[in-house]
Amino acid sequence: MEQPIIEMNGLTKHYGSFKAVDNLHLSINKGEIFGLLGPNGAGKSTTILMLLGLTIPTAGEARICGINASRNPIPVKRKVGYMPDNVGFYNELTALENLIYIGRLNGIPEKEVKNIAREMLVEVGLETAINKKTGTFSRGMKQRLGLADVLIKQPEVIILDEPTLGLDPAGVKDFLELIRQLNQRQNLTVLLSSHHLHQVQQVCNRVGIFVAGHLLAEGNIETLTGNLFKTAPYVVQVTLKTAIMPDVQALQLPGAEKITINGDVIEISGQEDITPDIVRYFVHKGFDVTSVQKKTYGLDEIYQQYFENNLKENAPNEKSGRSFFGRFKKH
Ligand SMILES: Nc1ncnc2c1ncn2[C@@H]1O[C@H](COP(=O)(O)OP(=O)(O)OP(=O)(O)O)[C@@H](O)[C@H]1O
Repeated sequence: MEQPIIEMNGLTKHYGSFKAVDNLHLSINKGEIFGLLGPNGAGKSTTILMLLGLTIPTAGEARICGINASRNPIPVKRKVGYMPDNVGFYNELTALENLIYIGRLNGIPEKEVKNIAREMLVEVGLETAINKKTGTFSRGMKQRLGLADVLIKQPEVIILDEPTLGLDPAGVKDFLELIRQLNQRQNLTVLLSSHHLHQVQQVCNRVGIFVAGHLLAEGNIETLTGNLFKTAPYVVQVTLKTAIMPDVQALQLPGAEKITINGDVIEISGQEDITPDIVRYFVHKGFDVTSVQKKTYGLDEIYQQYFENNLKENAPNEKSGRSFFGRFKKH
């Protein structure tokens, strides 16, 4: 049975009259990787601070492992490992020395701390850099060490704020793979905030789309697609090699709800996957089919669609919306 480990009930934070987070209801299950997705200023960090008990909600509550975060912040901090977007280390100390220091701060007994720190460094793939000074570390290595920092206290939940910021593509791939492995090996619950749609899509089981303090939607990619593109979730594009394209009105494609022609490509949408029927139909009619492609929606399209819907309904958010897509759409 699914067991919620993070619960937000009507979570709200106002700064004066400004609503940074507005009436957030969200539940994350044990073992999930959940992506909190939204543009700058959406309220992701404020939400994380409330989850950690570091800022008091104006209304509502956040619970982690059943513990109210603002009333009992210290027990919550024992359960949660938090990695901010910019992790700092003592540059003159080695990775091992840095981690031993963090281990001591977390109350790990002196006789165990060195071994545990070593184990953690191996766990995050830094075994060859154990005795290197962190001042020489690349951004990717620092992120791994940051992860070891939060894992050393054996948390049940880890919260990562923009963990891939500043990593090159190979570094992003490796880091996300590490998160996936940790999640699988330890059944660790992961909440990660990001504005990189493509990256979130690669690693998260479920995402929450967050804009201007509101959670617009949450679910896995299939659910979000289903909600958004209700009218015609299956789209097939067929390319024909022909001098004369068929007349749309005359096409009698079984199950097709919408047909559009663009150059030599015919796009057909339906409630179910009718690809074999479509191909059979064109071949039977004597056309040369040169390609058939199923269109699948990614987080990019989903986000854009939710965002555009939100802009239509809520004109004051328009400014932040445009700037987000201006910057991140192509990533
Ligand atoms: N202490 C504060 N006082 C007043 N306003 C604040 C405070 N902290 C955050 N805000 C505002 O609340 C809104 C949400 O900020 P928040 O940092 O949570 O967003 P975010 O989604 O994490 O974005 P980013 O990725 O830029 O950090 C922003 O408009 C921000 O300016």
